[in-house]
Amino acid sequence: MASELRLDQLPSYAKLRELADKLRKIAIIEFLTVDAARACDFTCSAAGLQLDYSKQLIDRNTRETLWQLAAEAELPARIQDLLNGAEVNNTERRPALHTLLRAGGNGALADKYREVVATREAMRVSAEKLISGQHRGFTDAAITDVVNIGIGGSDLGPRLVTEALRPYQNSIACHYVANVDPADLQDTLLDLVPETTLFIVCSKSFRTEETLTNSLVARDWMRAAGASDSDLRRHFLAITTNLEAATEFGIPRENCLPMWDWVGGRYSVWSAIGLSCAIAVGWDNFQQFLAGAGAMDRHLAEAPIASNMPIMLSLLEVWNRNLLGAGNHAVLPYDQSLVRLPDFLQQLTMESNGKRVALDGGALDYPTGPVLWGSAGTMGQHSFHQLLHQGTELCPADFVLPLTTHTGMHKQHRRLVANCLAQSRALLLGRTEAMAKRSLLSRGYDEERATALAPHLAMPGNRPHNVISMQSLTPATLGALLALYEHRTYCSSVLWGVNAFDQWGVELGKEIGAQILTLLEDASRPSSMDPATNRLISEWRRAQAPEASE
Ligand SMILES: O=P(O)(O)OC[C@H]1O[C@](O)(CO)[C@@H](O)[C@@H]1O
Repeated sequence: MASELRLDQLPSYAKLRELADKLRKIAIIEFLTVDAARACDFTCSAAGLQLDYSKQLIDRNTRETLWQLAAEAELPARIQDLLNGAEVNNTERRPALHTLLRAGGNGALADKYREVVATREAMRVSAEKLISGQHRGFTDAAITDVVNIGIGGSDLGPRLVTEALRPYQNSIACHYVANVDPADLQDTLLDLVPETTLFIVCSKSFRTEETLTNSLVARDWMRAAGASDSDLRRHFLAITTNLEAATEFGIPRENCLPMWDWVGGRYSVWSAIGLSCAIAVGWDNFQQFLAGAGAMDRHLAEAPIASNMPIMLSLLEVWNRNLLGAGNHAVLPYDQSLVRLPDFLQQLTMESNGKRVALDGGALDYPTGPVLWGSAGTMGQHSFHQLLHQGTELCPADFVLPLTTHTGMHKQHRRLVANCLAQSRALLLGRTEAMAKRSLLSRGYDEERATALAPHLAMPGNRPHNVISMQSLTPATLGALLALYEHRTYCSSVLWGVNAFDQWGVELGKEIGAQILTLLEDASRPSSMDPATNRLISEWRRAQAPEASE
């Protein structure tokens, strides 16, 4: 591991700085006009996906320099480290082997791979028992509903995949509960029947407050419906590395599927954490999902830097972040079934690369992972696109566009595609004040009013973005898409010199939360927090009805 890497000390970085100063004054449309081959050349394809980065603020020289930067950072060697099980998570002294979960055999990692294959088989059996109706509840009724209780990586990936693959959905309905707010579980249980409901407690650590709290309430709900302790085994499965805690909770070992410390939570949808997806869409489709990701892994490992899609996406991320100063990045899927993609990518990218020290612990004096946000088109167009087009914040974006629809409503789908391409073109071109004025005059405005309004209608354009397209959203292309973003995240972490696989920043809040809970549970305890927290604790205490403080 090159733990001493600093992005701004790589030889090409100084040249990129000069290029950024120069390119800021140029319109991207000029590149596309002057360079007839750009629209085709600034693309790459892999695993059923196409990346079009022709509308980024880079020219050919900059692209060469970015490739050079990747070579100087020894990105191909660092990618091999990841794939070969090197200790890329240096603070926790672990490899990060999510790629093994969707791989064929791998010599050096044979022991681990055997466990992966055995777990896949256990998942298949479990999913097929449920789908075929063989898995029965305590009254001998077949299970009809599965509730995944988990949070973060134990929720966002499975939830996204199940929702995105709804066209492949079979008869079992999968639901997701994450929040410790009792309303989340309560709302979900409202429509469910205990006798036909199965809970999957999904927690790598089996220590997460939200998941354990919700699981205890779910267990009480089952008991209240008449399930005895031994009946509960028909209604609870666990996915965890912590088998002891799961059995202590009352889930017997034979109902537990393993996880491993070498898979990070946000990279775990490919493991047994994805069991609810396999149940929702069936084993064959889940395998296709793994295969799509596996194809992207092979592309990452084998494609040269110049045509490597995850590397290119990462170089563009670093270019926009560090050289053009963009502090955020929007993801805009033009497909309703990908509505959860931004949520998933927020954890993936911000928990991975929201870091301020290098692998060696030294402080970094350049920015790292940007804020990621977004929503499905066309909803965002009627909300935040105003800022994308005319705001003062530079906000690079990825449009994600399946070219066909599963709905069978092709005529309406055309409108969605037209909107996506129109937004991309509007971000590229913008509109000058003179154009805005001409348009106003042609619409009957008088000279004075048109002059006054024109600056409000003018749009700078030149907003850099990618378009990631695919023939259709299938289990395989979805797998490839998620793997693409995983690899972009890793490549960017290498360039920034940070550890993408730890998340120490989430711990302090958990510790303080436990301390504050003791103060909320016992009103007689004096609160010795800071004055602002003390005041809010007092306010909360005053707001409670007498029975709530029991
Ligand atoms: O699967 P677990 O151990 O319950 O953790 C859930 C989530 O909590 C985190 O540890 C953050 O608090 C995430 O990294 C993880 O995905």
